[in-house]
Amino acid sequence: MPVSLEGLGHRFAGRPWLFTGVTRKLLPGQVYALTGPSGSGKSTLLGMLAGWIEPTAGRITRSGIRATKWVFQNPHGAPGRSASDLVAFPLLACGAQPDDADRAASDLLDRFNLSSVKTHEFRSLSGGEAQRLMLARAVASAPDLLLIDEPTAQLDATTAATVNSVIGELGGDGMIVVVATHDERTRDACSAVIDLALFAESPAG
Ligand SMILES: Nc1ncnc2c1ncn2[C@@H]1O[C@H](COP(=O)(O)OP(=O)(O)OP(=O)(O)O)[C@@H](O)[C@H]1O
Repeated sequence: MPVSLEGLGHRFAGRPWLFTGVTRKLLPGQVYALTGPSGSGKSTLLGMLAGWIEPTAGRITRSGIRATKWVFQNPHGAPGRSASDLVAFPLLACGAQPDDADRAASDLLDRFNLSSVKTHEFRSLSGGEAQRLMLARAVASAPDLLLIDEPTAQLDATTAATVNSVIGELGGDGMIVVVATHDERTRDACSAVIDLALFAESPAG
């Protein structure tokens, strides 16, 4: 079920090439750090992986990808809902019985180091807790492809470390995970790197 990037390049109308010649196979169970300077096209490439943006050059093949989830840099959720509810919802939406959904949500919250805040309202969570909850919720819906955009951008170094430690373990779920990041520690937590700085030159001609 690989996602295949073949000679991928992109430029917005009237703008220079952001990147060219990105060729890579993305494999289930791997967590890819997508790095590069600000403006190098990390969010744009995430948008292509999600199928929202057509590449100007090359192509993406997404064989076997039925469900894609995107975790944004600003955690969002119904402020008065508990952490447990927010993780159980996607499970219920997939048809789980309420007891099963609660049990699975509880297990996921344990795994994402959120045991102590299961009953807490979303609005009362710290930044790191809220971001880990977004990751737990995304995993609950069992996507084939998980896209994460700058997960530690809003966090101090200590809090970011708690998020990086769970990101490093996402590969165990058999998803393809791609994490756009400026944070070296997030990059180091991933199992592979795609550095757009290496693909910044314009194509010949
Ligand atoms: N729809 C668009 N039309 C024109 N230009 C765009 C569009 N979307 C993004 N850009 C430009 O493309 C460049 C790459 O943007 P992108 O957000 O992909 O970079 P990035 O590497 O994610 O940046 P950052 O690290 O700052 O978030 C930027 O110069 C941006 O202004």
